[in-house]
Amino acid sequence: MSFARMLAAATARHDSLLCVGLDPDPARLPAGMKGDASRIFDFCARIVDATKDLVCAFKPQIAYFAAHRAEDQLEQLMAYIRRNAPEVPVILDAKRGDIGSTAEQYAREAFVRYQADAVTLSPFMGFDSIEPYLPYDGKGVILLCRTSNPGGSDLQFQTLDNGDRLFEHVARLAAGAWNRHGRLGLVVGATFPQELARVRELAPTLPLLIPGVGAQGGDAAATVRAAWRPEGPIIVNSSRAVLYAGAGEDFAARARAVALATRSELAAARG
Ligand SMILES: O=c1ccn([C@@H]2O[C@H](COP(=O)(O)O)[C@@H](O)[C@H]2O)c(=O)[nH]1
Repeated sequence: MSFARMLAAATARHDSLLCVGLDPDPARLPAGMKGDASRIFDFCARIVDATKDLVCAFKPQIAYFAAHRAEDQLEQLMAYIRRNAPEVPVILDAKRGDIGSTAEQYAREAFVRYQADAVTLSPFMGFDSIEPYLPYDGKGVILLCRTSNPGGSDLQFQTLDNGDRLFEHVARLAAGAWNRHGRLGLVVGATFPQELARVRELAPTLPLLIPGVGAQGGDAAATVRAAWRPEGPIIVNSSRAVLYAGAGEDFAARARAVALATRSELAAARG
């Protein structure tokens, strides 16, 4: 099934706009696992089990695996999610961006090695750096547009000759000329609700992946009001606030409680 269909189905079935981000930092693992990078899979599998009926997507961030030589555990985790939560799409947060020949290898990494349903990319190198991902039928390709970090403004807020900010230009391209295969989405931070609303205006039907609620302080309700439309899906990510809600043996139950509360907050704002 395509990423778009999986997302719509999981959103409806779990009545959820929440994506749980899988950012396993060995130093922050709970008692009994803390500091042990060989337990990354075990930790993430417990989080998946505790939240899989509450989410519209999972989003593993590849750096947390690669930095600890744990790519094999990421492969194991992807297979685990496919087996135990087959209805939930997985977005590999990789933020890749490179010339075409290298992008071909990154695309293979995301869609063949890890079998992700969607991947995040930086659009900075232009359309030929995006193109190699598009032949993978049904896969989602989500471009950084207005990122959640303060420094995102350094470039994304620059004004172009036509009066558009750079992030607006990216949104227009993703909603138009670049979206030949109909599989593009955009990353827009919950920390910038005004820009979120602007991106939704420019890209009314594109899926928006929205990080920044939870640990980064973005307002969940304002996010939904700015970006959710019946025809415009949103995927609101929270990673650390869910993963590290508890540091003891009950960490999975605590993660579930935060995921439940966040899902409810998002649902209430959608109405
Ligand atoms: O603009 C962006 C793009 C990606 N991210 C990623 O999302 C999560 C956020 O984690 P929290 O713990 O919920 O803050 C993380 O994987 C980032 O790499 C982002 O934050 N902002």
